[in-house]
Amino acid sequence: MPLTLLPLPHAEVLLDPDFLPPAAAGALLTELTTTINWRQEPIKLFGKEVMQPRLTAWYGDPDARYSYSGISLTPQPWTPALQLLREQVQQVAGAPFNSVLLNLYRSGQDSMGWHADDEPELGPAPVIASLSLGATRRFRLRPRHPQQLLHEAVSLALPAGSLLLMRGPTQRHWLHSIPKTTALLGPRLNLTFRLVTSQ
Ligand SMILES: O=C(O)CCC(=O)C(=O)O
Ligand SMILES: [Fe+2]
Repeated sequence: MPLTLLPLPHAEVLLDPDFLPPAAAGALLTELTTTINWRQEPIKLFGKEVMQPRLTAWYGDPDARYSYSGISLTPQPWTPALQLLREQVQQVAGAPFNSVLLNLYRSGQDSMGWHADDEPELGPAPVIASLSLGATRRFRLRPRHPQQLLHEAVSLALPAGSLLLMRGPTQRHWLHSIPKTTALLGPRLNLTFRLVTSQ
């Protein structure tokens, strides 16, 4: 299926629910779960250091350094599987990427809080391509300035093999999150391809 534009004001969010066929998505989940160098990183939350509620990894070109929630990350070199995915995703997104942030949500108890991908090194209108594998989780979006944008939070299911694109003014006007769920789910693996420019 092609990418479909979601009807959100002041945003450009597009979704292809089956970018990868199920067999390819399944094989990739196994390969990445076992070969990626996963870490659990601390983050600063209201001045306190706590562990992130998920595992992460950062891969990319050597100069694609990135600071994320108060931690500075040096990318690990592309693996062949990540390099191939980067090329496929670039074609569909029509934009270049020099790095990928991987998130492993080990169960429904792992999550990501409300945030925008608005770090200065991503520029004012970043293109972010997000590929999901494994368990389907809900991806929520809510306006950053609700008083200026009369719109409720929206929630999308991101199934295995889906590709979500966020671009244009999306990060400026919207926040996104992956909430916890009590559903007994297996792991979900998400890759967000980004273009980081040096400061
Ligand atoms: O897991 C997801 O779908 C979202 C990941 C995300 O928002 C991020 O890595 O910044
Ligand atoms: Fe994000």
